[in-house]
Amino acid sequence: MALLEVQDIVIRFGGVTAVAGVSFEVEERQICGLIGPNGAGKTTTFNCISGIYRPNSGAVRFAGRDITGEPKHRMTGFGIGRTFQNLALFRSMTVRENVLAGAHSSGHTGFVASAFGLPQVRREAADAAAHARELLALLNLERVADAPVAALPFGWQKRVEMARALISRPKLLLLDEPAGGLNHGEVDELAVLLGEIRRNFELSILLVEHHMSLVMRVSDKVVALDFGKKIADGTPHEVRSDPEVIRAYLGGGDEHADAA
Ligand SMILES: Nc1ncnc2c1ncn2[C@@H]1O[C@H](COP(=O)(O)OP(=O)(O)OP(=O)(O)O)[C@@H](O)[C@H]1O
Repeated sequence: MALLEVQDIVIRFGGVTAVAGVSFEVEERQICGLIGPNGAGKTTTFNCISGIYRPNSGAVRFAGRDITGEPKHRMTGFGIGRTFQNLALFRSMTVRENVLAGAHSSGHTGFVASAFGLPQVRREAADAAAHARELLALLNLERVADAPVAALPFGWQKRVEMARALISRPKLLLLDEPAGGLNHGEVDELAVLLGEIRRNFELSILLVEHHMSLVMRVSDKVVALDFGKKIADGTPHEVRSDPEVIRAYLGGGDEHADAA
């Protein structure tokens, strides 16, 4: 059984069908890239998996459980973490505080236990602090752990967001354009980092990404969309040489046509 099963989802906005019956699967410990020209339906599909949109029809199953239309605040509890294209950090808080904020949304103790500072709450806080230290080391953020996020370069802020998503120990990490706004060297570092994250945390990653060489380098499989439909699903090599994918990129005059 696949970890994530997207089954025939349809998403309409008024008269626009943004996603017109897309199905694909992500296996455990697999890195899956979701690509397609502008307007292909990638972000809409991604937002449907992460609980921002409810599909008009079709289903999303995660670890065997139907999570179709579940609200976004429940996703962390199911084991799904995500990052945002335009970052969603608390800018005046420190790096460490931002990362720990991700742990609070996954805590299992209730309001009363928290209010009275019961032992289980203290244990969870200590666990979270230790895990935060581990993540800050992995993501090379130890040196800036106590600096406010706003003071950091954009590429570093993106790593903070990744650490925040990872602290809840997700089984699936959804990354929305992780390479967006990064320079060449940072994209190279990101490729290495994604491999390390998968190895260290034994999780799956689904990434929406325009940076074609990154997708092709890190993904085990690639799903390509065009006009809301899936046009290819296979290894990076298969998808890169798929005639429909080449046509979609060249036909659309997309800036990344050369990379397809
Ligand atoms: N909230 C919305 N209301 C109306 N139409 C929308 C909305 N969101 C997306 N669309 C439309 O749905 C289609 C798919 O958009 P989507 O953003 O999912 O594509 P994308 O592949 O992520 O594109 P890009 O790479 O440019 O971000 C487009 O035609 C878009 O204009």
